[in-house]
Amino acid sequence: MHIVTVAEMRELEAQADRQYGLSSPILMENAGKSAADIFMAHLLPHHSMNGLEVLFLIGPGNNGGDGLVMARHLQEAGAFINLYYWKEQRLRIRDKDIAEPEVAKTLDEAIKSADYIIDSLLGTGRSRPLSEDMRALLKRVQQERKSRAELRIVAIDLPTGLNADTGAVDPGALHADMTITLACPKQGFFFFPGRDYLGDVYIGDIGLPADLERDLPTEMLTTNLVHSLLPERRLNSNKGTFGKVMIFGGSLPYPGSIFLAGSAAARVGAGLITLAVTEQMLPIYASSLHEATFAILPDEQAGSFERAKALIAHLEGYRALLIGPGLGQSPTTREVILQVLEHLRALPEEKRPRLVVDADGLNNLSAMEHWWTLLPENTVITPHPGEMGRLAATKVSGGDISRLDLAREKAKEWKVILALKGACTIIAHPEGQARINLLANPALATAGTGDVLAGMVTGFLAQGVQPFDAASASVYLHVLASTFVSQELGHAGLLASDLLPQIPKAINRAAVNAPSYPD
Ligand SMILES: NC(=O)C1=CN([C@@H]2O[C@H](COP(=O)(O)OP(=O)(O)OC[C@H]3O[C@@H](n4cnc5c(N)ncnc54)[C@H](O)[C@@H]3O)[C@@H](O)[C@H]2O)[C@@H](O)CC1
Ligand SMILES: Nc1ncnc2c1ncn2[C@@H]1O[C@H](COP(=O)(O)OP(=O)(O)O)[C@@H](O)[C@H]1O
Ligand SMILES: [K+]
Repeated sequence: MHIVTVAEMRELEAQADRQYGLSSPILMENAGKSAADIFMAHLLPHHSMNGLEVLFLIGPGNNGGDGLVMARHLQEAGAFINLYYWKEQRLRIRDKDIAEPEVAKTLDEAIKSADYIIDSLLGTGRSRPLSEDMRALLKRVQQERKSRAELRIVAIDLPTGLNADTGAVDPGALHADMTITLACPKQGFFFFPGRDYLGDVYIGDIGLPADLERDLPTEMLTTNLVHSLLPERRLNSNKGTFGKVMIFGGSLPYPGSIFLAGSAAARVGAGLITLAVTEQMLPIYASSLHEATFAILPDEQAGSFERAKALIAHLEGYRALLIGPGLGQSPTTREVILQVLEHLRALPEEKRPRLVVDADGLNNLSAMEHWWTLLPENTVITPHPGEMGRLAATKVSGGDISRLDLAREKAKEWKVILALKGACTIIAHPEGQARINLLANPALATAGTGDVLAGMVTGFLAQGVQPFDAASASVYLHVLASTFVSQELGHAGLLASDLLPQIPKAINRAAVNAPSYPD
């Protein structure tokens, strides 16, 4: 499922007309019909179409046109339809025009009695700030929604007032409970504050041929996409089939990270997990992570050469290496990383374990001159905004649109697969493609969840998944696993280790090729 900017959407529509004769009125019919179908399929359980009261706010452009088509279908299915034409200030209540002096009062009554209010005021054609009277109308709707919990607001294509390219919002923008977007999700959905205005997102099929979308550079992560990326699990497999993972990390102040990363690598199905830790750390892990094996490294005092040599000696036969969780940032550790990277770069491609660098691995790198030239090809890095800021020597936003350009630019410049983490994580490929996760869950904003993600990526790499795909699948499944935890615990109080048993369930959900979420 591709993500579009407004210009890309216009170009798709123009091509659909030129190449397939799908003119704007045809697309609008399809849009309104599919919005009606999605709406009916997702009515609240206690609502039936018969007698359902739906107020449509109709705008002056094609978004309003979509609303009118949808209204016709809902009326045919038994709903009572009220239409407010914003520009003309004309109100029709159940097929009767309301006389001009009565409009304001009757509109207010229609807002009060509506079960659903459909926002088809403005879509991708919004070109200026909302006028004061439109803001006043939307404010009245919002106020009604606050006072009457059973009222639902459904946005067609996008909530009016949201910038479809950037996710910026007009002060009058409406918070929807549900957004039925047409053809493709819009780029602005993935950035804040816009993301918060969407409610549940559904994608209406308007009949655009799939090949028109093929060259678009940005995709949304969906269950279907992730399904196509998962490694095969053949019946006659053994643990060698699914690859060995080595993790270099763990230090006295941060013992837990490597445990979380190692467990997560195993939970995505890697065949064997080895933790490269010092003898001093061994008792901590040996008693808590029974499934792992250990590569025992000499203590810090042994010096970087001896430590690097020991790690390198263990690497043979490993398909994936994660550097970073809880590693610390001592000068000898930095030296060890340098030597290991040098070793990896010198290996032929087929013998080289795929590399993931996270957390202190990234912090150590960012202290080195032109660090990106030290990485072997196809390295995955997974910075949070703070780490990204140190790597790029710039301030990095937690959620606004500037993240997308930055991720794209830096993946290209650094020649890495870059997962820029946060709500709506972006995965950028050095050749310009990007994938973005619409799923967000504040329960994940807690220490250790990043270690779990890095372990998942490494576990998929060990199974032969390509780096861009391994990062994409992990990002999606990580949030999906968190939603399973949140079904029980809500959106606070998750421990990173709670994610671990949910990871196979998330994979299982994707493996049976469930409909895309959002579908
Ligand atoms: N063109 C097509 O082929 C299709 C268009 N679709 C729908 O059409 C929408 C885009 O249609 P339009 O380009 O007509 O755009 P809109 O319907 O978003 O609005 C454009 C109209 O609103 C006015 N306007 C812009 N900013 C305003 C503001 N702040 N306050 C008040 N009026 C304002 C413009 O002058 C113009 O008349 C999409 O969001 C989607 O809903 C879909 O029906 C699918 C097919
Ligand atoms: N609101 C959110 N929605 C979705 N994912 C989130 C949210 N907040 C944090 N995350 C995810 O949680 C993880 C946190 O990682 P990180 O900041 O590296 O933590 P740590 O280093 O403590 O493990 C990342 O994968 C990030 O994308
Ligand atoms: K709208």
